[in-house]
Amino acid sequence: MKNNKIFKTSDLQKLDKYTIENEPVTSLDLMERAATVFTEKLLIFFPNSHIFNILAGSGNNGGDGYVVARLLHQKGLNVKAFGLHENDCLSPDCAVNRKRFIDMGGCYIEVKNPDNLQPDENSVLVDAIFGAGLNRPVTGFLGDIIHRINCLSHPVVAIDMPSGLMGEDNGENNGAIIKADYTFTFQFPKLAFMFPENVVYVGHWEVLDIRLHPIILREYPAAYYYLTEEVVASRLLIPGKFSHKGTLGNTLLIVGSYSMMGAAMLAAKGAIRSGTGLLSVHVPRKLKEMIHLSVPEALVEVDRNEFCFSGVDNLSRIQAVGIGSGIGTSPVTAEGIRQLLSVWRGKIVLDADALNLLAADSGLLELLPKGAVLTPHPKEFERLAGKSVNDFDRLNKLSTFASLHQVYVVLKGAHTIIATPEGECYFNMTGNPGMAKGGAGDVLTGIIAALLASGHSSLDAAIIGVYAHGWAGDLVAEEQGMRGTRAGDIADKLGWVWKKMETYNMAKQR
Ligand SMILES: NC(=O)C1=CN([C@@H]2O[C@H](COP(=O)(O)OP(=O)(O)OC[C@H]3O[C@@H](n4cnc5c(N)ncnc54)[C@H](OP(=O)(O)O)[C@@H]3O)[C@@H](O)[C@H]2O)[C@@H](O)CC1
Ligand SMILES: [K+]
Repeated sequence: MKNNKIFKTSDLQKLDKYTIENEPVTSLDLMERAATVFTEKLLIFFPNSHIFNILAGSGNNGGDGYVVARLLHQKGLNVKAFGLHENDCLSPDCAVNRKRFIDMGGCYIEVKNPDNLQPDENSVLVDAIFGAGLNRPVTGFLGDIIHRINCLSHPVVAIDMPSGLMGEDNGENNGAIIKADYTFTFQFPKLAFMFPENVVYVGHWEVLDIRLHPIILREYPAAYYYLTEEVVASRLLIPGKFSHKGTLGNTLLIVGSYSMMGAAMLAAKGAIRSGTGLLSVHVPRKLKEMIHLSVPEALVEVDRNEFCFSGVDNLSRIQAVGIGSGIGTSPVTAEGIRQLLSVWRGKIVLDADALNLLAADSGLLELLPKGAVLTPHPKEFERLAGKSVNDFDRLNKLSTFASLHQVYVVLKGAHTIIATPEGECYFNMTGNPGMAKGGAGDVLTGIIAALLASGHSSLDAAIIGVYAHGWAGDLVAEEQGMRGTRAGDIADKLGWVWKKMETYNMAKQR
């Protein structure tokens, strides 16, 4: 299976060393390999007609920069390398590659004063000042250089990382950071790329496979993962030939209240498209007809209360519960949740108002069954776990919360995060801003509930559900644009996503 770990940048040296010793390969050849895949990618984004200016630092990131300069020069392109060296203390591989570039007649300009950095007009700037070796904020001469680059209107492409950005925690990073338009990063995305506050530095990013040794990639531990189709699809259970509606699970959705019936319908639509054998939708009495009409495949179960959820009587044939979309936060509903959580020890996903009720009464939190799935957006998570000072802090809070309460927390966002009770975090890679609209989260709740009911573990249901939901949203945006994307369209596109995953899985099994 393709490796999908997000290692720490400080782990890189060990991965590097193992590869060098066991492939074996020299560090110079590994640098050549990395810079070659970078150059290929660069030329896809900026084909031959461009002028390239390379901004090279003194470490191995700078070394990569000199190799890129040489490769571009060998292709006959217009390239210039700016040496940004405070002293002449270069890493050995950087020094070798600077010499190789100069010896082959490459245009090299040593910059000792930030004002002397004059990139060519219309050039693409390649940022090779710092990469994974950054260990403190960038100030002084190189800080001034970075500020200067950020004021230019040239496109900037970063090698491995935008210079100045720490791989993980930037909470105390008050130094200068390159604002790249593109970052092509080696082997795995860096944790910092996942945080909204860093998008201004990272720009559009892609991972380049530089073939670090597969054994070390497999065996070296990581707490963070990113989701790829391969990893997600292989977790999806495929119904067997003799499956029937009794074996594919009965999902109970407890959703909607008098003023929020749309949420109930959207959750039901998400569930009915996600493989549950049976779907029961529990709604206030007044709203029965709406579900019958909008999701005719669902069984409708009515609450004693006409307007909101007040409790359930019979859970005997249910495999998973989804609760929260549009239920409101009235005291009657809070009591209904208390009653539910007092008796239900099975699979459950809680969203929206169910989370707000948990946040308002920590006693309810204690009643959660082990392995429950919670799907807050950042504001709901803040109500549950308190304010965070930055994205990295929020990630730590998320992990702590999941471990403390032994639950899976799906923190919704551009890279939705799934935190496990064991301290692992999975970052989603699908989805787009067009999905940031009311109702999209309700569809997700329905999907996860249906996956739970049809036999998936909490982790698999959360991972598959989040990925599929984002993928469906991407398909809608492709057809109708982000602006035109509606939550209901996401549910409608799910069938296509499941088909893709099923086909992938069946091909693997052959
Ligand atoms: N590993 C791999 O698989 C491969 C990695 N490759 C490439 O290597 C890159 C990592 O290279 P790297 O380790 O030499 O570090 P890099 O980022 O160039 O920094 C250089 C030095 O700067 C220093 N320094 C730190 N912060 C500073 C600051 N604020 N202001 C001033 N100085 C500061 C610090 O040294 P110090 O001063 O602490 O002694 C640090 O060592 C990686 O991103 C990728 O591009 C590929 O070539 C091949 C495969
Ligand atoms: K860089």
